[in-house]
Amino acid sequence: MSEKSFQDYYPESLQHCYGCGPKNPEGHHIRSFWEGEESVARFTPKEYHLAFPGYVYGGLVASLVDCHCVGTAAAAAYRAEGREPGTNPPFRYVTGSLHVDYLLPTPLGGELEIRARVEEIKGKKTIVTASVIAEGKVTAKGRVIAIRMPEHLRPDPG
Ligand SMILES: CCCCCCCC/C=C\CCCCCCCC(=O)SCCNC(=O)CCNC(=O)[C@H](O)C(C)(C)COP(=O)(O)OP(=O)(O)OC[C@H]1O[C@@H](n2cnc3c(N)ncnc32)[C@H](O)[C@@H]1OP(=O)(O)O
Repeated sequence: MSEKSFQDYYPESLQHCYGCGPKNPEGHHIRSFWEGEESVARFTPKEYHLAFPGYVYGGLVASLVDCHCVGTAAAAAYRAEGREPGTNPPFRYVTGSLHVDYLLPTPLGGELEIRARVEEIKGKKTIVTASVIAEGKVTAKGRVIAIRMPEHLRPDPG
């Protein structure tokens, strides 16, 4: 591993998410990075991640959008304050809303790219939109409303 992904900055207690936790041995290990104003994650589905022969299961596509966008919301909160991730006070987010439009069947076999953009940061809510790209085509679009994690849910109060 060279460059640190957003998820590498999550505190240990939040590194077990099935979608993006680096410490979940059964998980997808989604990793997100800034590329200018966009964030990008790349993921190659396994052959068993299929919906029907040759095409990716839509639930997996939704997971990729979800974790990538929630991670982007957290990263954007630090960026908006000009702070390094991992500095205090911490920003933690959960999914409040996840919407996915499946525009084309997503071909199975190659790498998918998930590109996201922060549309709005408003109080506790951050709206992030994403495109899922396979073989140069946008096969799905997503919109996530990420919400600041309430204190009572946070495993790492501070
Ligand atoms: C370089 C980066 C470094 C980063 C380091 C950071 C590390 C950590 C960061 C991240 C860790 C992430 C770990 C992975 C997570 C993966 C994603 C998941 O799978 S998360 C699991 C699935 N999601 C749930 O289980 C939520 C369940 N729902 C709830 O707990 C509540 O409903 C919650 C917290 C979402 C909202 O609770 P309320 O409504 O009591 O909270 P109130 O404070 O009143 O609302 C806040 C604002 O949000 C709006 N809101 C709430 N729900 C909404 C919704 N569904 N749609 C739109 N707006 C909503 C409200 O209207 C309110 O807006 P107004 O402030 O008044 O403008």
